[in-house]
Amino acid sequence: MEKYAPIAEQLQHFLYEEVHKTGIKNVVLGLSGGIDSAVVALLASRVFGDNLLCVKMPSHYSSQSSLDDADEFSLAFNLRSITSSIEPMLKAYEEVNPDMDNLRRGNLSARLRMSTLFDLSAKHNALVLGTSNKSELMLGYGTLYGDLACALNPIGDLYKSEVYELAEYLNVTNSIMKKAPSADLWAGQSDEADLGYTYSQLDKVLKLYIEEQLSREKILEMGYDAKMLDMIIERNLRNQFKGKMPLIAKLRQNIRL
Ligand SMILES: Nc1ncnc2c1ncn2[C@@H]1O[C@H](COP(=O)(O)OP(=O)(O)OC[C@H]2O[C@@H]([n+]3cccc(C(=O)O)c3)[C@H](O)[C@@H]2O)[C@@H](O)[C@H]1O
Ligand SMILES: Nc1ncnc2c1ncn2[C@@H]1O[C@H](COP(=O)(O)OP(=O)(O)OP(=O)(O)O)[C@@H](O)[C@H]1O
Ligand SMILES: [Mg+2]
Repeated sequence: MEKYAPIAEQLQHFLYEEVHKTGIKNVVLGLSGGIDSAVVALLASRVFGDNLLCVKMPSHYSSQSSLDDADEFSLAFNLRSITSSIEPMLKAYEEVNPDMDNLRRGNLSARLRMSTLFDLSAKHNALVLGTSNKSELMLGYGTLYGDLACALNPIGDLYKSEVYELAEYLNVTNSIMKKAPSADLWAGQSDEADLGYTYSQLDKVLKLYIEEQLSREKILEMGYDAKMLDMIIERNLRNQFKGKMPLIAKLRQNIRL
């Protein structure tokens, strides 16, 4: 895991430089009890110390183990943390929209957490740190204007399996290292069940397709599963919009106003 020492160093430098440029001194992030936010929290605490605020935002759908793991983690690393529940807001919306399915409820939860974080960023004169990894970003596995929204994301160029390795280097607590990745948006949700494959399977193919830019045919020749590859390609194409700014109608190229 020693190869992660310069990577951690580089990501900390990125955080320091980019936050410093804005003149802002504080950062906030959502701490879920999962590995992505744990890694970002440790990188940020090395740079910002107590100017990092970790925010636990439970809902009535959060698993108790996630909340316990987040508590254990923030205690172990002495992180400044607060709890700001999204439960009352989510329940109020559910009351007037009793027909919501898991997907809508999950996306709303992610957006309520985003609203909470940006509100706290205004309160504390802080920037919001993002926690999406490259596997999620390439597959569009995240909520637009929800967990994808941030000022800076130090781990967006690391695949999930690399986040695990960085987490090991950073000594992330065992309970977080060992548990299955989950968006925790509904009871029993798991990333790998949603996506149909493990991150270890997905990352191998994602790296060939995204980093090596190999064609579908070439990757199939190498013996990878066609169903998984097509799912990756389809998700990657269908979710491109999540990485772009909203389209604005351009008028002034052709018309003088
Ligand atoms: N081509 C296009 N150009 C611009 N906008 C487009 C679009 N197609 C749909 N849209 C819009 O995007 C919306 C769909 O995107 P979005 O609202 O993001 O939602 P969607 O992609 O449907 O779902 C988000 C997925 O990410 C997962 N997730 C969410 C949050 C956290 C985590 C986690 O791992 O922690 C995972 C969640 O379980 C779900 O599978 C549509 O309702 C529509 O408004
Ligand atoms: N209960 C929560 N409290 C605070 N933040 C949360 C909560 N649930 C989700 N988030 C935020 O949403 C982000 C996206 O969740 P995601 O599940 O992808 O990451 P993770 O929980 O850190 O890691 P893992 O994917 O391994 O579960 C989290 O990193 C965190 O910033
Ligand atoms: Mg999670």
